Formats: sequence, C-alpha cells, structure tokens
Amino acid sequence: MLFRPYWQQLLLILILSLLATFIGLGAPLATKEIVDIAIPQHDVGLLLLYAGLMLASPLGKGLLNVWQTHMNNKTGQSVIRDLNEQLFRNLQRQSMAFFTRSRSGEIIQRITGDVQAVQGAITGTIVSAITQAAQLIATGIILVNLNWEMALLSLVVVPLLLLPVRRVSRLRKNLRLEVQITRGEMAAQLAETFSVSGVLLTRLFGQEQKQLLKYTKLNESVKSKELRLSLIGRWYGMAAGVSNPVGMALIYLYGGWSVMNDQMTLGSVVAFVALVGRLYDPLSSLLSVHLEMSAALGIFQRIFEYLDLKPDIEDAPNAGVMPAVRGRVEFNQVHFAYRQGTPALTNISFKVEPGRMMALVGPSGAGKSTLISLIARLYEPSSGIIRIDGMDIKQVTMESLRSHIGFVTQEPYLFYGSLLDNMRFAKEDATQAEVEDACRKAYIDDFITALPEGYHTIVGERGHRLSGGERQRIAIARAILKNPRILILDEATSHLDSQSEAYVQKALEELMKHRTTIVIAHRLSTILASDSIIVLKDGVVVEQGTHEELLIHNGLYGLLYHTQFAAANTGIAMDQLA
Ligand SMILES: Nc1ncnc2c1ncn2[C@@H]1O[C@H](COP(=O)(O)OP(=O)(O)OP(=O)(O)O)[C@@H](O)[C@H]1O
Repeated sequence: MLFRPYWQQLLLILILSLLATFIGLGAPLATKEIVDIAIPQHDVGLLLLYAGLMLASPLGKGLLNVWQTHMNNKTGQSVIRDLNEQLFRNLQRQSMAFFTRSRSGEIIQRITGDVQAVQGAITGTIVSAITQAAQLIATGIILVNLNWEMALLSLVVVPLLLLPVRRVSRLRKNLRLEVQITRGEMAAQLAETFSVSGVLLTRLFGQEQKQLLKYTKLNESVKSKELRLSLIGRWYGMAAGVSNPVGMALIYLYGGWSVMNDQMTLGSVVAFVALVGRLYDPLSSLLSVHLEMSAALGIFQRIFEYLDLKPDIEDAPNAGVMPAVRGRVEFNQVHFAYRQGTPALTNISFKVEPGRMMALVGPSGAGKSTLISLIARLYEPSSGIIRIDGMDIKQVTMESLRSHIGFVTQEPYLFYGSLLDNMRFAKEDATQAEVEDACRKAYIDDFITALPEGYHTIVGERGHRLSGGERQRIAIARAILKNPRILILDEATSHLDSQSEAYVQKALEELMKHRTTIVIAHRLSTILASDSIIVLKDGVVVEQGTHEELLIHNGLYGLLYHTQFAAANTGIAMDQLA
C-alpha cells in the first residue's frame, strides 16, 4: 500500500538489479572459457579477451549497483516521509477522547521511534529483497543450464537454512515488539517526568530515586532484549555460514568425480563453484530479509493501528459549512457519558439567545466543563441535539463550527514561541496593529510593551514565564482577535491578587460585549451579570432561571448563593463550598 505510488521506481530497481546480475555473471563464465578453451589452446587473444571481460563485468555491475542503491534509498526515504505525514494527519483527526486516554510520550514514540525502527526494513530490506531475488533467479537459470544434476545438489543445503527460520522469525518479531512497547513506556515516562509540572511534583515529593529506578528498569530491559535479538540473529547467521561449505564440498566431490571420469570439464566445475557462491549469498540475504521483515512486522502492525485509527468524531459525509451565525445556542435532551454506564450529563436542555449570557454553576465534578466541551464538539453526546442558530452542530463541519466559538479556559496554553506568534494562533493573518488592539482591549498591552522584547518575547512551552493573570489576559486577547459570536468561558478559580483580578474582569467585560456567552462562573459578579443561570449537580440540571427566580426557589442555588455571600470576604469560590 505504501509502495504503490512508487511502482515505477520499483520496476526500474528490478530492471537495474537484473541487469547488474547478468553482467556480474560474466566473470565466472569467462573463468570457464579461460580454463577450458584459452589455456588448453594456447590462444593469447582469447585469454586477453576473457581477462578483459573479467574486469569489465564487476565494473559494470558496480556502476549499476551505485545507481540502483540510490534508487532504493530514494524510494525508501519517500515511503518513510509519506508514513510520517500520514501518521501526523491521522492523529490530528482524532477526538479529544483519544488524547485523554493516550500518554503523550507514547504517541511521540510511536511516530518517531516506530517509524525509525522500520526505516531499515523499508529502505534496506524490502527493496534489497527484489535485488536478491533477481540474482537468485538469474544464477539459478545459468546453473541449471551448466549442469542440472549439480544444480540440484547445490540445493541440498537449502533445508538447513530454512528449518530454523520460522522459529527464529517468531522469536525476533515478539522481541522487537516488546522492545518497542518498553521504549514507548520510557518515552511516556520521560515526557511526564520532565514536563514542568512533572519536575515540580517530583521535587516536592522527593521522588527522584523512585523515578530513576523505574526508568533504569525499563532501560535495562531494552538492553537485554536488544542483546537477545542480535544474538538470535548471530546464531542464525552462524548456521547459515556453516551450510555454505557443506554445499561447496558436495559440489567439489561430485564435480571432481565427474572430471576424473571425463563427464565434465574442469572449467565447468570451477565456474560452477564460483556461481554457487552467488546462489548462496542472495539466498542467505533473502532469508535475513525475511527475518528482518518478520521482526519489523510487529512494529508495522503498531504503525498501521495508528494509521487506520478511526476518529470517534468525524464530519458528517454531507456536512456543510456553518455560515455566519447570530449565536443562539440550544441543547435539546442531551445525554453524555465518558464511559458507558456512568453518565456525565443527563437530559440537558436549555436555550441561550444571541448576545445573552448564561452562567453555569454547581459543585465540583457536576459536569460543567463537560457541558461546554460538547458545544465545540470536542465530545459527542450519546443522544440529543445541540443547535446553533437552529442548525444541528453535527450537520456542519467541525472547522466551521469552531470558527464561531471562542474558548477561554482556566489553564490557557501557550505554545513555545513569541507572544506575537501565540496571538496569531487565533488569526493567522492578523497585523501587528490588530494584535496590539486586541491586547489593549484585554488590558495586557502595557505589560507586553514593558517587556524588553515586547511582542517578540518568547514564552516557554507552557507560558511559564507569565503569571496566571497574565496568561489569562493573553487568552482573552486571543479570543478578542478571533472575534467569535459565541464565547465559552471557564472562569479561573485560582485566586489572583485584586489588581490582576480587576484587570481580568475588565478584559472579560470587553470580550463578552455583543457575544453569546456561556460561562462556568465562580465569581458572584459574573453570576449577577448573567441573563440566566443553570445549576448542575451530578450531570443533571437541578435548577434553571434568573438570579431572582432561583433565589425565591431557595434550592441548591440559594444555598450556594448564601454561602458565597458569607464567604465573599474570605475569597472562597462558590463551587468549593458545595
Ligand atoms: N476525560 C474524562 N474521562 C472520564 N471521566 C471524565 C473525564 N473528564 C471528566 N470526567 C468525569 O466527569 C465528571 C464531570 O466532570 P467535569 O470536569 O465536567 O466537572 P466540572 O463540573 O467541570 O468540575 P470542576 O468544577 O471541578 O472543574 C466528573 O465525575 C469527572 O471525573
């Protein structure tokens, strides 16, 4: 499948190999003529001719080999490039659920390590198999023509080579797979241990030794398995090496006896022995190709598992582009579960009119984050419909849907790069002026321009050089730049100092203007500013209405509200009280 686009190159390689093989066969045949004809007949001219042929033949073969090896590598490298790209593409299509159940280090290892592990098999083995097979066939034909009895005799050793192959290849396949799985675990551990949060956690809990031990164990296991892998290969190589002289001895015995009885010329025997070498070489190479391939097979399976991975959420076949919207958001009897049997959301229904603001409140784990993630189709409801301006979000492309939605999360992520690049993630072609304008509206422009490198300041992998409040305002500026109709906000629970808090609050007010906003609210001011409130508990809407209505009702919201008031001065967020 991977080689299909390169069939022309493969054909050319095959032709080049056949040509090289035939040209290479000239040397032993010339030996036969020299021994049988030129020397006995004292023909100097013929001797010179065949001697010349003996030189020309390897030269021609060598030149063709250089070209063919280049073609081999080119095809192999192209296949690897395609494989890498296809893996990347397919990973991009996967749903959030896939990434929450995978370890990021393992994903990286699968793309880099696994592809690297089969690189040898792709560039070297698959293509060299063609060459070796060509040489085997060409030599075989000539041998049969020279003397078919001896040709048969030379095959006596073949079973010796073939017998252990099955067992050896199964052993190697399993071992190679185990090595790759262990390497995946190592990569995952590396990624988790050396992430900023991982390092912090390890240091604070003094777990360095324990982690080192875990890593050492994995490392040691890779070493011993690699050693076993190569040892198995060596034993097999030795068995193959011993079988060659056995074949040669048989041929000399039979050939010598035939010459003594004048049934064969000496030249034929010499040429035959030289040619048999060319039969055994590709034969053992082919078998090593087989071994190499079977070892790589397990890894290929892992790669194809990733290539064939079907995304949980895909665009409908007839999905259209969501046009400009006014921003009416509606949930109709929506159910959702991360795992079957444990519902995270049950029968959720509500409407938010364009430009209005709805607050989500409720205890921790109630399903607030889950609910907002469904709007951008990060997860798929098990039943029910979510509509934007009356359009079922499943009937439009995810790209167009998400282009109308702005997300500001509690832990805004910043890629490694300049602040400007990070801002342009929201709008690729934004001019510097547009970026600055958005930052001004998000009350972060002053801070950025005061930095020595201003908008060109590099922010770390997770923006760790910035404080929580600054990061949030950057995220808000990013959303302003994107200018979506629908805004989804997860208000930070982490406490900012009152000045940062005021800045973030002002930035948010700017951002929410004229947009439909759904906010996971932790601050009373946000709740009071909302047009409607939904109270979630255990994935169910327990109360729904305006602040006044809910207060009169005096249920969970009433409780939350009063305790919030009581705690207002101590700065405890609403959900922590529930
Ligand atoms: N990826 C996931 N896989 C499985 N279960 C999950 C996943 N994400 C969340 N949950 C579970 O779903 C439930 C709802 O979680 P959710 O994060 O939506 O709650 P929340 O109301 O936003 O809580 P908080 O205010 O503490 O952030 C929780 O019981 C949580 O453990």
